[in-house]
Amino acid sequence: MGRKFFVGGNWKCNGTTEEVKKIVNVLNEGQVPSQDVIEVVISPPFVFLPVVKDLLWPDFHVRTQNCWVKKGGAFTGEVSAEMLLNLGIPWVILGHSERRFILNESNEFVGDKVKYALSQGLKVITCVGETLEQREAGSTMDVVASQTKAIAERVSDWSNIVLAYEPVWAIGNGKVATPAQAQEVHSELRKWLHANTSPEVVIYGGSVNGANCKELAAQPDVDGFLVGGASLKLEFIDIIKSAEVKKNA
Ligand SMILES: O=C[C@H](O)COP(=O)(O)O
Repeated sequence: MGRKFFVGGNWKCNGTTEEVKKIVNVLNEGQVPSQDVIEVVISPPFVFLPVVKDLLWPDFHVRTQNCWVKKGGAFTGEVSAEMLLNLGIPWVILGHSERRFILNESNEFVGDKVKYALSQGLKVITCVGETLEQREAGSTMDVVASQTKAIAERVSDWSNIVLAYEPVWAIGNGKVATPAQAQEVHSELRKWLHANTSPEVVIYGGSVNGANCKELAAQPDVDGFLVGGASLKLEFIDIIKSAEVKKNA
C-alpha cells in the first residue's frame, strides 16, 4: 500500500437518509486531490452503505465501522466480513476505542477480528490509543504497543492494514493532541512496526478539524487522519486537502 496520504471519515452512529445525501453531495462537489496523492475512505453506518455506495463518486472508497470476528451465522445483530465483500465494501474499521472501552472488546478479540477480516480479503483500519489516565501515568507507549502487539501476534502481512493512533482523551471533545504529541507516538509506533512487522501507514485521529489538520499533516510520521465529527461537515474537504502539505514537503 505504501505511505500514500490517507483520510478516513468515520460517521459513527449518526445521520438520516437525507443528511447522508447532503454529506455525499458535499464530498462529490469538493475538489479533492487525485488518488495519486491521497486515499479517502468514508465509513457510514451499515444501514446507509447502499445509498452512499450508489451516490458517492468512485474517487472515494466506502467502508464499514465494524464486522464480526468470524464467519457469519447465529450471531444476532452482527455483520460478517463475507457480507461486506458481497456488497462490494473492501474496508472495515476494527478496534475503535469506542468498541474497546464501551463494548469491552479486548486486545485479543480485536486481534482475532483483524486476522479474520484480512483472511477474507478486507482491508483494515485498526485503532490504538491510550486513555488520559494512562497518558498521565506515563504508559502511553506500553498501551499502544500492547494493543498493536495483539494484532502483530496474529498477522504477519501488514500491507492491508492502516494503523490509526487515536488517543482516547482527544476523541470527540475538541482536545486535539498537539502536533508534537502526535509525532512522538507515531514515530515510536513506526519504530515498533519496523522492528516487529512491516512498516506501513500510521494515521492520527482525535478532534481533527479544518483548522488543525495542516499542522498535524506536516509531521513526518503522520500519514493522514481518521476523522469523526468533522467528517460530517464541510471542513472535511479541507482535511482531505491537507494532503497537499505532504505533496509539497
Ligand atoms: O474515528 C474517529 C475518531 O474517533 C475521532 O473522532 P473525532 O474526530 O470526532 O474526535
